[in-house]
Amino acid sequence: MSTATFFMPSVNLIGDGALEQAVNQVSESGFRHALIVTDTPLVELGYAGQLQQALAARDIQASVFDGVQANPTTGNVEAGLALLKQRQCDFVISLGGGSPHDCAKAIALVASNGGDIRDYEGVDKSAKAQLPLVAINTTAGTASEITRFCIITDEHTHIKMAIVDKHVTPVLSVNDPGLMKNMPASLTAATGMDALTHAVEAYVSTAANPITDACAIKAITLISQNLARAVANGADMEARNNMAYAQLLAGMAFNNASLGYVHAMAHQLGGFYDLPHGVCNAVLLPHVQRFNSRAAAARLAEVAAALGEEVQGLTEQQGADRCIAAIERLAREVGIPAGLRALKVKEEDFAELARNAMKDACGLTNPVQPSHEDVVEIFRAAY
Ligand SMILES: NC(=O)c1ccc[n+]([C@@H]2O[C@H](COP(=O)([O-])OP(=O)(O)OC[C@H]3O[C@@H](n4cnc5c(N)ncnc54)[C@H](O)[C@@H]3O)[C@@H](O)[C@H]2O)c1
Ligand SMILES: [Fe+2]
Repeated sequence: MSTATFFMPSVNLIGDGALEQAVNQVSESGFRHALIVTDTPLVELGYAGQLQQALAARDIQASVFDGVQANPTTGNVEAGLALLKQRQCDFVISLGGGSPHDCAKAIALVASNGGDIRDYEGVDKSAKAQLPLVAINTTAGTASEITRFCIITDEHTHIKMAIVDKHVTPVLSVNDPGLMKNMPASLTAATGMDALTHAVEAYVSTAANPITDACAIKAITLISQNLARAVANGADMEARNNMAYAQLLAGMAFNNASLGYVHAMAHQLGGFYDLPHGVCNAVLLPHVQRFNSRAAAARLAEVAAALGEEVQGLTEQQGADRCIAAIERLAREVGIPAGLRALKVKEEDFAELARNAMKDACGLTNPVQPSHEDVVEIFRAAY
C-alpha cells in the first residue's frame, strides 16, 4: 500500500452567497491589488465589473485582463503576465470557467517562478508557490478552481500542455450557483459531461483510493439526476446547485486519482481544432471505457449503479456495457453530437493525434495502457 496525498484548496466556498463571502475573506487577507483574469463574455455579463466594485468598496484595487480565449494559449498567458507586472498586482483572481482559471494559474506560476509556462509542462516542475490565486467559478464544470492541473495550448504547436503541479492549487475556491444560471444549454451540457468524465476516469484510475471513490460515485449520481434538468431549464436553481456540488466532487476525485485516456485524447482535439473540451470528452468517454472494460469491468458496473442502472444479477461485463449505454443515452439527451465527424475532425490526423495523446500526463493512470494502434482505433470508433 502506498501513501495517498490529498490536494485541494484550504478554503472552499460553495452555495448561494458564496461570492459575497469570498470578497469578505479577500478583504481580510491584506492583499492590495488583484489581477482579475477573465474573458469578454463574462465582462459583458457584468460579472467582472461587479467584482471590481465589490473589491473597491473594501479598498482593494483590481485590474481586469479579459484576453483569455477558450482553450487558453501561451500568448494569453504572456499578455496577462505583462499586465500583472505593469500594475504590480500582488494576487490573482480568476473569474470564469476552466479557461480563465488555467490561464490565471499559468500567470501566477510564472510570476513567482520566472521563465516561460512551457518550462512547467509535466508533473511538479516548479520550485516555488505561485502568487496567491482566488478562483471564482462560473461553469459546472472543469473544477479547475480546486485543482493542481493547468492546461495551456502552445500556440506554435497547437498541442495542449498538461501542467500538473501542486503549486497551481488556488488558495480559495468559490462556487456560487447564482453565477452559473446564465450558462446556455449547450455550455451546461458540455461542462456537465466534462464533470462526468472526471468522475468516471478517476473511478477507474489506477491511483483511485477510498476518498476519491466516494467523491466520484456521489458526483456521478448527482450528475445523472441533475444535468438534464439544468440543461432543460437553466433557471432550475436546485439542479444548478446540485451540479455545482457534483463538479466539485468530481474535481476532488480526479485532482487526487488523476484521469485517463479520455482526457489525454480530448486534449489533442481541443488543441488541434479548438473544440470545446467538454464536448470532446463526452464523445470519447463511451469509446475509451469500452476499451477499458477489459481491465475495469467491475468498476464500470459500479458506475452503472451510480448512474441509476439496475445491475443486480448481471456479469461485470454486462454491467460495464450498461454503464456505457447509460453514458451514451445521457449525452444524447443533453444534445452532445454523435461523433467526431460532426465536429469536423479529420481522419487523416488520427495517427498524429494518437502519438501526441500518448505523451499526455493524464493517460498515465488509465486502467489499460493502449498502444498507438489502440488509440487510433478508439478515435475511429468515435468517428
Ligand atoms: N485545470 C483543470 O483542472 C481542468 C479540468 C478540465 C478542463 N480544463 C480546461 O478548461 C477549459 C474549458 O473550460 P470550461 O468548459 O469551463 O469553459 P470556458 O472557460 O472555456 O468557457 C467557455 C465559454 O463559456 C462562457 N461562460 C463561462 N461561464 C459562463 C456563464 N456562467 N454564463 C455564460 N457564459 C459563460 C465563457 O465566457 C466562454 O465563452 C479547457 O481549456 C480545458 O482543457 C481544465
Ligand atoms: Fe476535463
